[in-house]
Amino acid sequence: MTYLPEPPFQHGSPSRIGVLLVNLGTPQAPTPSALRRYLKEFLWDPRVVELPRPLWWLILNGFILNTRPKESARRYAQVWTPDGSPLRVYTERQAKLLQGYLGERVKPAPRVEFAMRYGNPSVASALARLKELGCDRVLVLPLYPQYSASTTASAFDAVFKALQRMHNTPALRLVKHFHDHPRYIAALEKRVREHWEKHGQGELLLMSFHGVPRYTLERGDPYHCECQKTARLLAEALALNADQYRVAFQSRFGRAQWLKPYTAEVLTELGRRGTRRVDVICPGFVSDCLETLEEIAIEGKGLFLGAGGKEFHYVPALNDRPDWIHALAALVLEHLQGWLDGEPGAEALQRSRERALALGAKS
Ligand SMILES: C=CC1=C(C)c2cc3[nH]c(cc4nc(cc5[nH]c(cc1n2)c(C)c5CCC(=O)O)C(CCC(=O)O)=C4C)c(C)c3C=C
Ligand SMILES: [Fe+2]
Ligand SMILES: [Fe+2]
Repeated sequence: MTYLPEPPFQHGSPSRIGVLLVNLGTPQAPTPSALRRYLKEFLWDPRVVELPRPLWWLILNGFILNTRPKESARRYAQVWTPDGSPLRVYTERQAKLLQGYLGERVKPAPRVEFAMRYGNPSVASALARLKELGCDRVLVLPLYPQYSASTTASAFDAVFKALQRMHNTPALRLVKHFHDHPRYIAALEKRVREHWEKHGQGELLLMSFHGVPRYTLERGDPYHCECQKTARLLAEALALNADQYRVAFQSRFGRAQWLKPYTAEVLTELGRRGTRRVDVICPGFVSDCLETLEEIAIEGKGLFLGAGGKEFHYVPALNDRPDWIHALAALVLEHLQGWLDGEPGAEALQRSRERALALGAKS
């Protein structure tokens, strides 16, 4: 094992808090070669595909990496922005805005960095940067509201792996999930209400979450339950009754059975059954990305209209909306309890706690 370069330890160095936002990662460009690199790293992670390595190596290198990069590049090209991949653009913006918000309220200001589990900036490089900046305490916040081994635990794995290569590791705190956090639910509620104020309300709100293989549920992954809870809380906040919303799972990958019902099938069925208008929100994605902008807003729309539906609305993700940034800040402050008590910033923490309680009592 080789250690990462790190500055020599000095007594009395200032002590700071670092916040590391981690998202999934995205290719460098919407091209087959960039996609091959990205998919190779992503799909080789044993947290993502749990098949025995020799068998999976043959399938991945023999088939998937020969066909999928080209097809995925075509899909990414449809949503690429002048600033790059939407997932990266929004994640970077969230980190900047959170830095600004916390910087005004907590002294000394925590340092916020973002990292990508696959691709760049890597988790190791972001942790090295926080260390350089004097952070000896780091809060890791994966940007997945619902915990799953394939996403959240994999982000933690990358953090632990980077720490294995440090002499002087920071103290760590991990945010496991925030699927039922009142501020996150309230930000989603406001997102939907604003859409309805502008465009009217559809007959049905479809809440579409990224799927995972069904076997992960049987092996103890709480992801499915956390998606259901988010959906129930959002429906309650919006005062929707059981036939005004539905939950479905998108982005199936491979041949195994995934969580059901599948979003594509639900949209087709709704169109066929005569639902005139459907609104779709993807509460599990805090940033718009390939899976929302292409799979839902383009492909999903095509399926619904093709099956006879008349009007399709995609409700955009929370992205850089102020109430979402405030929710993120509240989440961070709550997890800094004890690290902040007695320091300037503790008051902000107290206020945030009170607001969260007030919101919680309402829903
Ligand atoms: C929101 C949570 C996510 C879970 C859970 C998740 C599980 C999961 N994903 C795959 C396979 C792929 N996912 C891909 C893209 C992708 N996935 C998420 C989030 C979750 N994935 C996001 C945010 C994105 C978009 C990234 C972007 O750049 O915009 C892809 C790549 C695209 C493609 O080729 O289709 C794959 C592949 C598995 C196997 C899995 C659970 C085991
Ligand atoms: Fe995925
Ligand atoms: Fe469940």
